[in-house]
Amino acid sequence: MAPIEPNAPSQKPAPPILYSFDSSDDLSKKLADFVIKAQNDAIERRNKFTLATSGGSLPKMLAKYLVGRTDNALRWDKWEIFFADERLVPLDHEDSNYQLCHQEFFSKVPELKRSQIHTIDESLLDDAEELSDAYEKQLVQAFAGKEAVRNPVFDLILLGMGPDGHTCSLFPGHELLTEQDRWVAPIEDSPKPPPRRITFTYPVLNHAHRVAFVLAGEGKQEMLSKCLDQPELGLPASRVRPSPPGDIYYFTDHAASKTTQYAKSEFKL
Ligand SMILES: O=C(O)[C@H](O)[C@@H](O)[C@H](O)[C@H](O)COP(=O)(O)O
Repeated sequence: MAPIEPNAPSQKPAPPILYSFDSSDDLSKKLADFVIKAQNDAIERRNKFTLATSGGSLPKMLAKYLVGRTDNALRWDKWEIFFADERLVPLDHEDSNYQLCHQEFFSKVPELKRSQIHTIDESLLDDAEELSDAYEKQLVQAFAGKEAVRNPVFDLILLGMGPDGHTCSLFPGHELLTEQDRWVAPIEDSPKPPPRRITFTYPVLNHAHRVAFVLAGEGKQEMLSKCLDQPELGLPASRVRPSPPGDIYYFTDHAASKTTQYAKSEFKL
């Protein structure tokens, strides 16, 4: 009998799980617990932890309770970090998501080696297609090795959401919303500056073990409600629905989740 593909999209995606915390500080604390649980599960399964992150307000909230811990909960040597989206600028540019993550997070973790952080190839900045393909190759190496796999299965992907409902660099109405083949794609007409970027596509987002949106503050209310209460609108963020056994989580504070009618779940690991 042919082996069952672990990420064959045969079942319906699980409904989103919404957590709401008193404050963004509390959110950061629980997010750290969640990341550590994902790390431990991943190490037990495959002896490494693959994480992808975005830019925006996320890196700061992520770092808050992960750096400077004294409980030995973090196994930094097992981490392999990717960017769910990146801007096509040099890595030391203020618009670079790598630079932001470096300032807020990586530079505070001396145990993390540079080789564990997968950045874009700066020598290819002039050619978005080539740069995107080269970044995809880094995913292929990390997830497929010598075997062919249909899709990479990240242990955890952390995402933000913009005021237009975009996530990664997947914007409303853009042709990349229907991309089915590439794992990483270039975009040169991003409505949010800077215009030239690369982004993970849905085939990557929707095959992860866990994807979590991290949303704090009143400014997220409207889009959170639209995503959870009106998925039929098809906003880019609400299209992130990992195939079983993957799960999608929304980590919010009460300010962000004030208006959604969607049922909140009790946070447990
Ligand atoms: O490269 C980007 O444009 C960001 O990664 C973007 O996708 C971000 O996650 C959202 O715009 C939310 O940003 P905030 O968290 O700052 O609101």
